[in-house]
Amino acid sequence: MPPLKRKRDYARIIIILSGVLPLLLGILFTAIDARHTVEQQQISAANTLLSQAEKMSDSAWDMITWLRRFHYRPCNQFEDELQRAGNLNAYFRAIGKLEGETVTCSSAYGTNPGTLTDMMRRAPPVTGKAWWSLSLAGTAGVPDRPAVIFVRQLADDEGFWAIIDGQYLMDFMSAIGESRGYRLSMRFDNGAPITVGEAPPPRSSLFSAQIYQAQSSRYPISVTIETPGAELMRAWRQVTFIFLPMTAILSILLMVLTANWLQRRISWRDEIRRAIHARQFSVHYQPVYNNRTQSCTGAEALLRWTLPGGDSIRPDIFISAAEAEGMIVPLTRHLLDLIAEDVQQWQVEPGFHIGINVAADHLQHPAFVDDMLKFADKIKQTPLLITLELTERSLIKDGEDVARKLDRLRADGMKVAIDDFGTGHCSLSYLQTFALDYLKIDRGFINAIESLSGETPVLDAIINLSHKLQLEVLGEGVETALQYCYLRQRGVTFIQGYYYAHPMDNDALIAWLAEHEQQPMRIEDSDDAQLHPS
Ligand SMILES: Nc1nc2c(ncn2[C@@H]2O[C@H](COP(=O)(O)O[C@H]3[C@@H](O)[C@H](n4cnc5c(=O)[nH]c(N)nc54)O[C@@H]3COP(=O)(O)O)[C@@H](O)[C@H]2O)c(=O)[nH]1
Repeated sequence: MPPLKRKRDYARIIIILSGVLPLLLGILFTAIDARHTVEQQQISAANTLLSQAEKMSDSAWDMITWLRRFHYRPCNQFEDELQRAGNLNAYFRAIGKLEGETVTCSSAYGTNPGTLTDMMRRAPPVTGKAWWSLSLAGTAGVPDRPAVIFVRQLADDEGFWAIIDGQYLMDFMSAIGESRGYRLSMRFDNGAPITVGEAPPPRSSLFSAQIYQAQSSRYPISVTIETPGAELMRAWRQVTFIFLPMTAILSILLMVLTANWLQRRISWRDEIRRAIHARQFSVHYQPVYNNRTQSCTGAEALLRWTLPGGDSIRPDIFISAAEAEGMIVPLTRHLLDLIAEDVQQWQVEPGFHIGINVAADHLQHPAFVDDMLKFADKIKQTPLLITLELTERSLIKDGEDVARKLDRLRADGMKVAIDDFGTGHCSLSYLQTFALDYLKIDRGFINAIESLSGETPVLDAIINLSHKLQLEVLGEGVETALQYCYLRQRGVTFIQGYYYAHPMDNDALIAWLAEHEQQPMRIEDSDDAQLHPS
C-alpha cells in the first residue's frame, strides 16, 4: 500500500476513534450514573421501610409494656380488657400472656390457645434473651399470611407477647415498590421473609438485577430490595436522553479537532519531505567577525525555504514544525548535503568556521555521529572547521550519551557552541554536562545595552562567566555600533549580526568574502553620535 494512502487510512481510523470515544465514555458514565440513581432510590426506599417497621416494633413493645400490668393475674380476670386492647389497635392480630411455653391467654383465641410453638407454627428461637421478635410465615389462626411476633419473658417464667399482622407491612411495601418493579423482602431476626413483588428474571436486559440490603440500627430488622434490570435500563435511558446530545456535540467537536490536527501534522511532514525532493530549501550564511584577527573567520548556516511562487516560509516556523513532527533529522541531513555542495566553491583561510544548528532530536539520534562524520568527510578537501551549535529550544534528555557523542566529534576536530545562551531552562546545566568551546550570547541580552559606560548586569555576568570558564564568547544579533563597541570593550571576541553582515545566499557570500573577509570592522561616521552622545 502506498505510504500516503496508508497514512490517510490511519488518519481516518483515528478520526473515527476520536468520535466514538466520547460516545463510549458517555454510555459508560450514564450506565454508572443510572446504577447510582437506582441505588439512591433503593437507599431511600429501604430507609422508609425500616423506619415504618421500627415504628411498628415500637408499638408492639409499648403494647407489651402495657400488658405487664396483668402480671400475676389469672387470665379470666382481664380477658375482656385484653380483647378490647387487641381489637382497638389496628396493627395487632393478637396479644396475650405466656407461662413457660404455654400461651395462657390471648385476645384472639381466648384462655386456652395452646403452646407458643403451635401458635407460631415453628419452634421459638433460641436467643438467650429476655425479649425477642421474629417474622413468621403465618400463625395458627391465619396460616397463610405473614406476621411478626414480639415476646417478653420475665424471670418467673411468665411472659407477654404481641403479634403484628404482616398485611400492614406488605401493603406498605407494595406501595413503595410497585411503581419501580421492586421485589422487597423484610425479616425480623432470622424469621421467615415477608416478601412482595415478582422475583426479577436472571437477566432481562443489558443490566442484571441490582440488590440492596439494609439493617435497622435499633431492632434486628433487615430489608432487601431487588431492582430488576428493566428498571435500571429505564433509569439509564432517562440519563442518556439528557447527556446524549452533549456527548454527540463533544464527539463531533473532537472529530473536527482531530481531523484538523492530523491534517496539519500530515501536511507539515509531507510538505517538508516534498520540499526536500523539490530542492526548495537553500542555505544562507551569516558571516561572523573575529575581533582578535579583525577579519571574518566563520559563518553560520541558516536554512531557508522558498516556495515555487517565490514566497518563503519563516525558518522559526518550519524548524519548529520539523522538530514537532519528527522531521528535523532528515531536514538537517538535507542541510548538510546543501552545505557540502556550497562550500566546495569557498575561498577561505584555513580554520574558517562553518556553524551548524543541531536540534536536540538529532543529537539524541543514534546516527548523529555518523551523519556528522559523513559530512566532515564530504568537506574534507576544504579548510573548514565545523562548529556544532546546540540550541536550548528543545531539551536534551540523555545528557551523558550526548556528551559522549560530542566528545567523539571534538576528538575529530569539531567545535561545540551553546546557541542562544541564557534563553532556555538549562543553560547552566549544559555548561556542566558538555565540553564546550563557544558560548553564543542571545540577542535579547545584547538589546539591553544602553550606553558604553553603563552596566548591563546579566550580559556582563554571562561574559565574565565565559571568561572564567575559558570559553570563547560570541555576541549574536549585534545591530549597532554601540552594541559592537560595548562587547569589544568587555573582551567578546566574536560578533554576529546585521551590523556586520546580514545572512546571504551562497553566491552573495562568495562575493562578500572576496571583498570583506580580511577587512576590519568599519565604524561609520554616522555611528559616532550613538557612541558619544552630546
Ligand atoms: N535546527 C536548525 N535551526 C535553524 C536552521 N536555520 C535556522 N534555524 C533557526 O531558526 C530560527 C530563525 O532563524 P533565522 O530566521 O534564520 O534567523 C537567524 C538570523 O537571521 C537572525 N539574526 C542574525 N543577526 C541578526 C540581527 O542582527 N538582528 C536580528 N533581529 N536577527 C538577526 O537570528 C537568527 C540566528 O539565530 P541563531 O541560530 O540563534 O544564531 C533561529 O533560531 C535559527 O537558529 C537550521 O538549519 N537548523
